Amino acid sequence: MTLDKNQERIVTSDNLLTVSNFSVMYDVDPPVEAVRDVSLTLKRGEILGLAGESGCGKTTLAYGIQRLLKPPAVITQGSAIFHDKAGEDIDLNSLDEKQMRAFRWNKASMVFQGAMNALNPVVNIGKQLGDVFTTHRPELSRAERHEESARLLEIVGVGRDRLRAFPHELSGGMRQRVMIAMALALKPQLMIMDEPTTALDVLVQREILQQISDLRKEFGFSVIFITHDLPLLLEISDRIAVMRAGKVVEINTAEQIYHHAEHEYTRKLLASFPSLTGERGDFVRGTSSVETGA
Ligand SMILES: Nc1ncnc2c1ncn2[C@@H]1O[C@H](COP(=O)(O)OP(=O)(O)OP(=O)(O)O)[C@@H](O)[C@H]1O
Repeated sequence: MTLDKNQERIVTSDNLLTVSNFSVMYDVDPPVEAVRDVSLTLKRGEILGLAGESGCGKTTLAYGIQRLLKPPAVITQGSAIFHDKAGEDIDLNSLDEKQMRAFRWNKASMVFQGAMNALNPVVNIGKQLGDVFTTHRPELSRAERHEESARLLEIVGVGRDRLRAFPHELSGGMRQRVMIAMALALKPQLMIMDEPTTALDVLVQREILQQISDLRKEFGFSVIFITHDLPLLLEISDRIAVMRAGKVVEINTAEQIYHHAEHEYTRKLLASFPSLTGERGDFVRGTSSVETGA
C-alpha cells in the first residue's frame, strides 16, 4: 500500500484489526457457543465479507468486536486489537464504556440492517446529521456543521438539497444512504455493516454497495460486511471469511473462494446459490475491487 509522507513513519502495519481466539457464549440453558475461537485480520482499506448461513454467529462476532453485546452474551476469551492509523494499538477490551462509545463513532462505525428506520421521524435529516457533529465535534461552528452535513449527503448520493427533508419524504434506499452518511461523518477507519441493504430492492442495493466500495477507496476505510448473500459478497469483497457454527472455516480472496474453495462447507454454500452454479454462474466483480495481495 502507498502511504502519504506524513503517515509513512507512524503507520506500522497494513492491518487495521487483529482478532485473536475470540469466543462468545450466550449464557442460557443450554449455553450457546455462538462464536468459537475466531482469529482473523482485517487489512487497511479492504472489504472483508463475513458469510455463512443464518445463526452461524456473524452478528455476534461483529457485535462482540464492537463490544455491543448485552447479557446473556459473554465474551469468554480472545482479543480484538485496533491498529489506529496514528500508530497506537488499541485493545478494545481495555476501553471503558465512555471510551468505547467515542471509539465507535470516531474510529469504527456500524450500519445495521433496517438502520434507516432508526432515524427520528420528526427531525429533519440535516439536523440529525448535524447532531453527530454537535456531540462529537463540538469545536465546529454552526455553519461548519451545516456544510459538513451537506457534503456528506452529497457523497452518499442523497444530495445536499435534501438537508431539510424529513425521513418519510425519502425512499428506503435514500434513508439507508443517510445512515451511511452518519456512519461516515467522523471519518472512521472501520465500518461494520450488518445486512445493511437486505431490505432494499436489488438495484438500489447494488448501487449503494458500489458507492461504499468507491468511498472506501476515496477515504481509505475498511469494511466488514455481513450477509448470508454469498453471491453479493463475491462481487464486493476483497476477502471472504466463511463461518459455520461459530467458527471461521475458511478465509481467502473472493476469487479463491469462488474458484478454489478449500473447505467442503464453502463448496456446499456456493452450491446452494443456483446463480453461482448454472451457466450464468460467473459472477462479475465490480471495477472497484482492489488487489489486496492476500
Ligand atoms: N440473545 C440470545 N440468546 C441466546 N442465543 C442467542 C442470542 N442471540 C443469538 N443467539 C444464538 O447465537 C447463535 C449465533 O447467532 P447470530 O445472530 O450471531 O448469527 P448470524 O450468523 O448473525 O445469523 P443471522 O444471519 O440470522 O443474523 C445462534 O445460534 C443464535 O440462536
